[in-house]
Amino acid sequence: MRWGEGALIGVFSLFALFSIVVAAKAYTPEYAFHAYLFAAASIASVFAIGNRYMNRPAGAVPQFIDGKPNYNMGVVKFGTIAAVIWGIAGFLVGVIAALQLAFPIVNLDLPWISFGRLRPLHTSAVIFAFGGNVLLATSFYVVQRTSRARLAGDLAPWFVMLGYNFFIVIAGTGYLLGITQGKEYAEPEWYSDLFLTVVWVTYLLVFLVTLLKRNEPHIYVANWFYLAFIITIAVLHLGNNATIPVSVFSPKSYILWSGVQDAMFQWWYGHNAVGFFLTAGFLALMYYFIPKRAERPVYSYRLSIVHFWALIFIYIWAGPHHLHYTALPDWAQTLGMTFSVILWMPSWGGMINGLMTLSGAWDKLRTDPVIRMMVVAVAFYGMSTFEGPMMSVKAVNSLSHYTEWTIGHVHSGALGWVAYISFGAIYCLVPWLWNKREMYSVKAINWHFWVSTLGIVLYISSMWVAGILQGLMWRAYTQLGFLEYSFIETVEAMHPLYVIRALGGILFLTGALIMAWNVWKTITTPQTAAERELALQAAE
Ligand code: HEM
Ligand code: HEM
Ligand SMILES: [Cu+2]
Repeated sequence: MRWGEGALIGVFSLFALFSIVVAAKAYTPEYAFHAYLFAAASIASVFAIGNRYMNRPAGAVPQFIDGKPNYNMGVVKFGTIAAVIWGIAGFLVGVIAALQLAFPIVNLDLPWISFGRLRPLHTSAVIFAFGGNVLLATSFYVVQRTSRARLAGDLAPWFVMLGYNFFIVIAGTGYLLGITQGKEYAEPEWYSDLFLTVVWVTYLLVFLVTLLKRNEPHIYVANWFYLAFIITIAVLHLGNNATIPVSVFSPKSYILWSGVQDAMFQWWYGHNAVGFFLTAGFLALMYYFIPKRAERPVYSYRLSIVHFWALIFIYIWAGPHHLHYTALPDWAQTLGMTFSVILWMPSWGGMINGLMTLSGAWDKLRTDPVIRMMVVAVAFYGMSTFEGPMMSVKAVNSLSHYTEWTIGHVHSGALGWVAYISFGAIYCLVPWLWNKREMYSVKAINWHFWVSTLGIVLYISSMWVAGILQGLMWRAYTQLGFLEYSFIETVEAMHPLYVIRALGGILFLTGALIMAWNVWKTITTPQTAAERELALQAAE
């Protein structure tokens, strides 16, 4: 037995025992439920490791087979499928939340599925479960291919992949049961946070050691973006979750920071979660999958390096734009605004580099729906990184803040950029991983593209109209200086726009279901649809 296997069996056995004790003495039944989940997962891990030990060949895993790196693609496959499944779950919860805003009756008067609990379930499912699995899977793929080396570690990559998904389950069930620390995008309580820290540090180690083992002189730029994402998320996570638990037997904890410092920590975290999770990580996808698919080199390697350093340096300071006109000192707000406006430039540096990579291959936009999806993603990236700096200007923010405009901005980045570049990467990866020539149906990719594009357009345009309408209604005064509209009138005005948004969400979800079907068919059928048609014609 390898020492790692032995050590992990030991650690998991002790942890299972500890979790059972915690479950028995837990202050609340919800927390006990989570402790039992931890115990069950630990016991399952012990059996899984033992079982694997019995069945695997005795020697060390070969690093090369016939001179070719023996890539570890099992974890990548797992992450890719998990991303598709979580994506659909997250979009579905988004659709339900959208319907709840349009038709409050959809809350069904049940606390577990009320809007307040479903909303964080949605944001975490799409960002951390869907986006996170895309990032894990693609980073493990890209770092191996561009380093021409097998992923470091034997059980470690699996611990990262399964541990991360277990964290998602704990976080999600926690929201439904009412366990939250009430920090946006950092809702999970202290014990989930601690567990995630262990998983994340292992992730960093696996990634770094793989880079160290590389058989290429150069570290390809996509890996820089992945590394910036992994390291910064670790720092943000620790800073914003510096809490003291009430007791090991309680899910509740208190944060070290108080008052406006806590708010500042929260939005330093929140903004850079956008910057490093939803941006840097997905720029890594852009830098690998667009050149690969288009069969063109990156437009400018120099630009990629310049905008990388500019981006990570400037992003970190822009957080205060989430706290305009609050108790945060004015100078900090102005600083946040200034850095946000500067941020426009490195953002567009990335966009230009992504788009111009297609120079000489523009015809592919017409012929390859996967390229089209990724190019539209980059265009949306450009659009939301123009909109963001504009909204960060205090005068603009005084209108946009608290309104649906923010929701429109979020989803032009989230649906247009994050989800589209992810779909593109999934469409590239699935045939590569399962040794197929192409996705099962290219026609279905086209359908996915058009149905979901229509969905995005409905979503964001309705929210822009809703946001500006809402902002203007709130600030309208009569000649006598009274407010022109009561609050409920502004809510009523939102109704048709909420319905349109829900419709857009349903279309977007439909597109994702088409993708899931296509992925399933690609994996399970030996021939693509086009090949089958050809074969049938020949037979006739
Ligand atoms: C079918 C697709 C989707 C639908 C219908 C949907 C719907 C919603 C709804 C109804 C809200 C609450 C808005 C409010 O509180 O007024 C929301 C918030 C949010 N969604 Fe989505 N969503 C979808 C996809 C996504 C995706 C793919 C992402 C990220 C990758 C995402 C990220 C977010 C974030 C970050 C928020 C919080 C925004 C804020 O607080 O400003 N959503 N979504
Ligand atoms: C140069 C880049 C960007 C800048 C300067 C920027 C700026 C802003 C500003 C000023 C707000 C509104 C804050 C408020 O009034 O509460 C905001 C909200 C938000 N932005 Fe951006 N943005 C940028 C890019 C993006 C991208 C690419 C995404 C998504 C992939 C994104 C996701 C979000 C989210 C999720 C929120 C809502 C946060 C919340 O209140 O829950 N942003 N952004
Ligand atoms: Cu921000």
